Amino acid sequence: MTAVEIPGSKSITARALFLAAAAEGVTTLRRPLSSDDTEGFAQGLDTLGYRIERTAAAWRVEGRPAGPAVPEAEVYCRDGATTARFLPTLAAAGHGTYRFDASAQMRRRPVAPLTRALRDLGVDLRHEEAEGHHPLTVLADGVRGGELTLDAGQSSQYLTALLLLGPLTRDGLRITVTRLVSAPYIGITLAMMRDFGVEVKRERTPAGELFEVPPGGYRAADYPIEPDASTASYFFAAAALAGREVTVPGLGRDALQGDLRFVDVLRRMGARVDVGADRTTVAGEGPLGGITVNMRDISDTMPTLAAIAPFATGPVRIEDVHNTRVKECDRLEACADNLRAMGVTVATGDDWIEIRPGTPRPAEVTTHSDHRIVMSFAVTSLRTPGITFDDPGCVRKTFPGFHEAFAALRAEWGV
Ligand SMILES: O=C(O)C1=C[C@@H](OP(=O)(O)O)[C@@H](O)[C@H](O)C1
Ligand SMILES: C=C(OP(=O)(O)O)C(=O)O
Repeated sequence: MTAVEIPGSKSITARALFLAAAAEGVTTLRRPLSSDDTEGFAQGLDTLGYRIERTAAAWRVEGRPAGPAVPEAEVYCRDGATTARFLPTLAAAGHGTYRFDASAQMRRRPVAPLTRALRDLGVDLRHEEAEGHHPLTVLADGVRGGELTLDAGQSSQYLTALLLLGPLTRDGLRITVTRLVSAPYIGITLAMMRDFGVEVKRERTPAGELFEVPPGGYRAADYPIEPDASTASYFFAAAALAGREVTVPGLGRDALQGDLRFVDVLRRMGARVDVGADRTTVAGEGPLGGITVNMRDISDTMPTLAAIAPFATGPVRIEDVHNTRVKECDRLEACADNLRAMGVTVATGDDWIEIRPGTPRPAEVTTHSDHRIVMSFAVTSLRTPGITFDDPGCVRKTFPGFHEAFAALRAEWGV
């Protein structure tokens, strides 16, 4: 049995930073993720005048319920969509002029449903180049709150940003959501808001799902951060593929992250899975079977499954993952193109991919600077030695130490 220590969750660290910055009092985040995305988020808060003390074990954040401490700032959100979508929303509740820019890929990723919603709430928000994209400037003067209708069919992050904003508005928010993708991320948001003192009411209505967020602000917390379940997927997949066993401590039955459900996919394909109170174990027990699976809720793990799919005894078909086309790259095509370069037969449609059984041959993976493409095809390389990457370092987005951790696993297994 191999125990793997997985770094903290990106999604939980980003939300915790928002909540801590907005709360009354001082928050301590324990075992936060230190990576390009979360450091970019923390640095964005620094630029907005929030005080954060960082050590390896904990980040201490002084909350500012009134909003950013500086009247003007320019924030570079790097490649992180949580930073690029959550921080302008936090800034809108303050008073000042705040400009947000991001990497070339993040500039291409859409934010229109969120920025439209903020404008509907009366926020003066200006897109500098393309409408609905970064760079953008918020001329913030507080948010009164009220009623909104939101389409979160392309990204749940729009809804998370607005939910997080709700308690910072004068009257609270009533958000009716007509479509939602990546739904478990909303569960993370609501659970964490509760931990910082805010209860959101959620109910089905004929018009969609209604979220009622009360005004009144957040309370600081002492907040432990779970290991990242999406990152854990590479190690679980490795065990399933290599016929070994991996245990990840800190991710168990009460985990907040939907991506832990990736182990259910491996179980359906024939791996042995044990989700305990505070740990999860996956063991490979012979060849994996083919599967048809809807990954709408857990699409960050789509590349993980695609990368082990050729080794299954039957076709692997992944459905309802259209939003993977607007991530760090078009992940459906990136997975398909790289598998084809390895000689595997793949078909894609608007929102699906189907991979036939085959024997991948080594190739250089075109990563599109997407951390998940690298970490996924590293798993393939367990059975296909010689796979290389055009940009292996892009794992820094969520797991700077990935290659060392994966090499240690290989050394222990002798593969
Ligand atoms: O809220 C979050 O922390 C995230 C939500 C998901 O995005 P979408 O809702 O855009 O699918 C996920 O892919 C991303 O890595 C993190
Ligand atoms: C899509 C991802 O990140 P984000 O949307 O937060 O940039 C990811 O980490 O796979």
